[in-house]
Amino acid sequence: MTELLTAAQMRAIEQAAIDSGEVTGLELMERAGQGVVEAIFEEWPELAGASGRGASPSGSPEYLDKEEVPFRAVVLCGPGNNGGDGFVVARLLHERGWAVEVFLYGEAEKLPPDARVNYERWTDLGEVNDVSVCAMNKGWSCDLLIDALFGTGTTRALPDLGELFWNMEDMVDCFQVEPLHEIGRPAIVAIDFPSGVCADSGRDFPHRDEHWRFSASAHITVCFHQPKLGHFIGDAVEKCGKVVNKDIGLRPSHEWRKSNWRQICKLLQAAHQDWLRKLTDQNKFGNGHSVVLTGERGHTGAARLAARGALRVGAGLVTLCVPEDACQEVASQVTSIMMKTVDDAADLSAALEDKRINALCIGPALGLDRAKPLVAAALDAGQQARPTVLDADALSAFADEPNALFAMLHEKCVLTPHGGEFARLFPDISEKLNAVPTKGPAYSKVDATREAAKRAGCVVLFKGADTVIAAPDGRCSINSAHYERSAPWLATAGSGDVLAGFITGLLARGFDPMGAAETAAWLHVECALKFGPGLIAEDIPEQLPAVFRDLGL
Ligand SMILES: NC(=O)C1=CN([C@@H]2O[C@H](COP(=O)(O)OP(=O)(O)OC[C@H]3O[C@@H](n4cnc5c(N)ncnc54)[C@H](O)[C@@H]3O)[C@@H](O)[C@H]2O)[C@@H](O)CC1
Ligand SMILES: Nc1ncnc2c1ncn2[C@@H]1O[C@H](COP(=O)(O)OP(=O)(O)O)[C@@H](O)[C@H]1O
Ligand SMILES: [K+]
Repeated sequence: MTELLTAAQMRAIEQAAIDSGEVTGLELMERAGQGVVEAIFEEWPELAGASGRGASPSGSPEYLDKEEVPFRAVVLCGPGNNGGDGFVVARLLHERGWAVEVFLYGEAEKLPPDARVNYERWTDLGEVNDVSVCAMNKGWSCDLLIDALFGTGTTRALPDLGELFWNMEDMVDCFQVEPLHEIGRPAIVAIDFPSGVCADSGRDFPHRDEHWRFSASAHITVCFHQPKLGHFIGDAVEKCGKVVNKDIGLRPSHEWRKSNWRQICKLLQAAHQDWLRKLTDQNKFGNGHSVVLTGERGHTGAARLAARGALRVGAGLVTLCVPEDACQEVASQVTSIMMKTVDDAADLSAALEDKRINALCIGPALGLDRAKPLVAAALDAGQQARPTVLDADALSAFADEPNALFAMLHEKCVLTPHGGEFARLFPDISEKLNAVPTKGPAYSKVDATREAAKRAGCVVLFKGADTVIAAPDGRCSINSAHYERSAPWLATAGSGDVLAGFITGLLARGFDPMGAAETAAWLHVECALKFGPGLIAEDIPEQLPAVFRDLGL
């Protein structure tokens, strides 16, 4: 797992390193610039030579009469340290024989000290013009365009750069042809963030000139030390292209981490494999007994998907609790999954007398009318606090009185809302999240999920391509289905039901609520990646054996 930092945490780490005398700000800036240049040549090895089109890469005779044409870069520098990184990149490319043009947004006299030093170093080598004289065409006909305008310091809208951002987006969208520079369009590289994006929320700051874009776009975004939250949530994921992290020699301070651990958000990059390995070899009950409630006749598919997910993820037994009138429908569809007739809350309470049932899933296509009493029975304080996943109708049924639901929830519950369900249960939080941000740090999906978990008193998994999972104590993870884990085909009917089933099955196996939600969300995307486009919900659980095999389980 990688820790995702906020801008303030990054600044604190940097400041701690500088204060300890380990490193100077200027050294960090130099390493950042070197990291960017390294990342560029790793991404486009064809740019690594000193010369560009018409050049002789190997000095071979057929090229000897051709004129050497240096590669051309345009570097756009901003008024802060992000601009400072840009001046370093300009100098390093110049040293490699590149023709480099530098444009500044802001005034040189106001640059912060380290950026100012690198500005001066650059002016020994070349000119700096105002960004307003950077004619758009000039920018677009070079080999490389460096966006060093704004990084983690973006706190408000950048209206006068809207046209530039518009063109950058066009350039990124319009061509993905390799090698980029041969078709007279630049490769676009953002330093730390595409300019205009809030590092903490991944959101940009819309301006009233709505026809302009609000932030830059890039083919690759090079960040430093550790990625930031904004690289994985919000609008930024569309803008970053690909995120490359470069080490700049900062060590995470142990003390700093200890005092801030609740505020650190993690990027899920693997399942909790040690726990997944712990299938007991005793008997099926050793791996837990999950129960999933179905809806009425004609509405049982969602629960069957969840049950299949729970079984495949390793619960020893899975029982579907089915209303009498739907028994035939369900019986004709399931084999290894068991059935029990449960018509109402009293039946459910009786069924739950069986203490071997150690995880429950309630909500998928349950029916809004039936949901409230059944949820109350499932969460009945007279029962043992049983790990329970509440999804879909179990959440929506409480739209008119979310507090009544929160009063019944306990710490072994997991709520799995999508955006609509989240808004029904947490309307004020959703409103904050959907409000147009005007200043940074903007309220983020991480803030919203943490606040919701605290209010609900249990784990909340807020679905989406950027699924955020938070516990009431502030622990938080992001399961990103972006960049190399992009799986848009996972947005298919019933896929959320399978996820609820995965969580339930893992809870039955003894995972704690946070671990179950994290592992299930990660496996869910892995299954989708394994299957690829064309996936339907039924396919998801069937990919688990292959995913487990790949994990060496
Ligand atoms: N923190 C660190 O550890 C390191 C930071 N580095 C670089 O420094 C960057 C952060 O530098 P800064 O904190 O100076 O921030 P930025 O360079 O991102 O920009 C901040 C400046 O822009 C101004 N600003 C913000 N929004 C504006 C707007 N809408 N219109 C006009 N001006 C606006 C701010 O007032 C401030 O002067 C990072 O993104 C990274 O590129 C690197 O040099 C390496 C180390
Ligand atoms: N663009 C996307 N990329 C990857 N996963 C996605 C994307 N959009 C939605 N998902 C995932 O698909 C699932 C959809 O769940 P949900 O909205 O509850 O649908 P349903 O009720 O049909 O099951 C969630 O796990 C969500 O995280
Ligand atoms: K930038």
